[in-house]
Amino acid sequence: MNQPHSTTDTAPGGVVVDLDKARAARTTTPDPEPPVAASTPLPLQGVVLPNPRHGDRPPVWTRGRNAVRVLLADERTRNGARFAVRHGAFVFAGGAIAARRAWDGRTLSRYERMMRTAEAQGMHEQALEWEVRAAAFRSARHQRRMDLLKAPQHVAKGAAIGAGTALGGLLLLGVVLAIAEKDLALVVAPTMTVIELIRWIVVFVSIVWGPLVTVAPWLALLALWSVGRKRQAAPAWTLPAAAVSTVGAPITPSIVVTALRDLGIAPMRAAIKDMGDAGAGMLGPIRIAGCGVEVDVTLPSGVSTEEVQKRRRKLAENLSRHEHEVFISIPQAARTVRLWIADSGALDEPIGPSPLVTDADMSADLYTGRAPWGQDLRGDAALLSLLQRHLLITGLSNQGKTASLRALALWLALDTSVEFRLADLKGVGDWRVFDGLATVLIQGPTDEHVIEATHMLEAAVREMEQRLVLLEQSGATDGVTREMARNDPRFHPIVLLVDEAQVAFMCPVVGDDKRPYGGTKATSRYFMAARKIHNQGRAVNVVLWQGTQDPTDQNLPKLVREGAHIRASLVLGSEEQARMALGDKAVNGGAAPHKLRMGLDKGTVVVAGDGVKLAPGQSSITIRTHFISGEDAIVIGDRAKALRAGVTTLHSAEPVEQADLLADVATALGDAPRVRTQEVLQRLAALNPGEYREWTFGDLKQVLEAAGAAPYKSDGQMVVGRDRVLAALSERDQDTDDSHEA
Ligand SMILES: Nc1ncnc2c1ncn2[C@@H]1O[C@H](COP(=O)(O)OP(=O)(O)OP(=O)(O)O)[C@@H](O)[C@H]1O
Repeated sequence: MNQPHSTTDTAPGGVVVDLDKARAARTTTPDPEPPVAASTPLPLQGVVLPNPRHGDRPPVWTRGRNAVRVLLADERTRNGARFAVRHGAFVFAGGAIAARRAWDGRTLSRYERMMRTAEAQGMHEQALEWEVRAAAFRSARHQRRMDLLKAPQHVAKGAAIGAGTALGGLLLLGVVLAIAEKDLALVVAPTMTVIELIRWIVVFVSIVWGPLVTVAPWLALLALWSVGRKRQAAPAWTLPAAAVSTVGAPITPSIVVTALRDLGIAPMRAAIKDMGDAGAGMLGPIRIAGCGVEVDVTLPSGVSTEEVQKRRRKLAENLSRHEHEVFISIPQAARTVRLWIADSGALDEPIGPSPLVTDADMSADLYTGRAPWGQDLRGDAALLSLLQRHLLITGLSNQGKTASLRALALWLALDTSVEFRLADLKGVGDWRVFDGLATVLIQGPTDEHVIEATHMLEAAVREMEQRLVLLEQSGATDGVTREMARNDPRFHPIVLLVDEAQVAFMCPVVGDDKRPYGGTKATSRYFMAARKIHNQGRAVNVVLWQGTQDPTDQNLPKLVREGAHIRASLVLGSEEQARMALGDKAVNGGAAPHKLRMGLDKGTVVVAGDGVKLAPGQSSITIRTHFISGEDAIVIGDRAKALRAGVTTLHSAEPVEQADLLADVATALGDAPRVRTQEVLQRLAALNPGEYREWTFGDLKQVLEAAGAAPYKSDGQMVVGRDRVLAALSERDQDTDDSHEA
């Protein structure tokens, strides 16, 4: 025992301190040590404290309450409680499931459920089918019940006949044995053997029966527990975190149906509730598709595909995915949405390098080949056919527009029959690799560069027009064939490529002929050249590829964006922009570049239109493009240069002679002193349809005003005065002469 009053004694737990002495000292002399902070732990080890006096202790109920509180707060207690409730719930829920299955098996409830499901989905034929099956089940059950009424008689009769036959058989066997062995006693031997066997069975059962009766209920409970556990049928708070979390969980029909039910679409919720377990009937098979799965969902009647599309984020969250990991498209079947659900995080894994980088022997053929651009979401190679297709790629800044456009151009550069004429209106060297590959390479962001780019396009328009005449004269019946493209230099493929084309559309410069280079009017030079190539270039192997940033109506006019056969978009800021980039049809069909993630989905393009293989009914495809770095681009570019015999690259484009607007107006006026503006427009269009067909009153007014021959009102109608136009023409000629003399 410890001696509490001794200062020197050593207790088994440590040194014993005489606290009475210490207390006495404290009452007489003040403590020289600074007071110990309340939070500072006291050095209690080795100190045996006397029990506080009874009066200082909190009452027993407070101590009890505190103890219970501590106990309840303890994680071990909670885990224990959760464990107990969870496994208890498994048994109960297992019982409910087993009962339900038994009930389903014996009653019409399954048929009724299926009928409700089919009805809720608006599939009336299926509902009728289930009704017929239910009727068949009902009559078969009735028959079974009728049979059951007669069963005791049948059983008794059967037992009597069976016993008599068996006994007869045994006796006959005994007689045969007795005759064979000449021993009369053997007549009953088989019968006695069977009786003995029965006796042993009874003995065995009587031994086993006791433990069996004891164990059976436990076995039954175990079976129910196992059924419940398999379904994890317990309150969520009792389940371990791993079982509750569905993050990264494989997509099962039940997860999809629950996600759809909880989308917040009332008719969908009601229909799925009605269907119960049979809600999975809405789903087609869940197929593995690349780094995710794909499933078609036939929506219940009253739910539109658009409603589901609009709730993409919620659907993704319900599926424990990020928004960008779920794609909703509209397949051909009516009232159906196709969900593609990525494996968690799979889209963040980089895709492999481009075959252009890995395969040093890769060749290209514009007519028969397809550019290896990347992978679709299913993980299949995404190949783009570029033959005679205008192309437009848009996206926010720094998301991979130039890199993806350049990847296509690099592949095509391996086809030596293709000529590139290129204007990079940013000019930071992204396209430098085409120096020595392209015949024209304009690089820079200034107005001068836009003017050069416009000249480049206008020269191509002139060439295109000549080719159209030549093609007509050649009598070719199938356009420009591969043979012609390769052997006839007048028809070789020309790719006009303008990167950062928005710079051209926004250029404020107006030329000497009073026509603006930028803008979107019928007099705007870049716009009109692009339009002309869009309208007629394809047929004669002259195509325009444009890359533009952050599209608006001003920097990417409607007519230009709709003139492209292949429309691709990287991440964009809004659905409105997505509609501009890809068109309403593609966006209505599920194309959603605005849902891509800025910065994280660099190089991922949504492609609509021609050139890519789309499943029937699909209006767009999402492609993760291979990234070809600047360094790799140079290697590929060098390979392409080696295939070509020294291309000379010009860094500017000569202007081609443009239509003389003022002179053409004078011609249109003829001898009449004044002509209505409407009439002038018609005459101009007849004179030079390519140039003037799309002119409006505004265009005419702008040009004439700038020349000092503005239309005016005469007899209440706007007219163009011949005198004014001729005066403007002679003034212009005068100015030109002066400038030549100077
Ligand atoms: N396919 C891709 N995969 C991964 N990263 C890419 C891919 N393409 C581009 N990037 C990254 O994005 C960066 C920007 O690419 P790029 O210059 O092509 O963008 P951009 O959209 O043309 O930009 P801007 O419009 O500002 O000129 C690249 O330097 C590269 O790091």
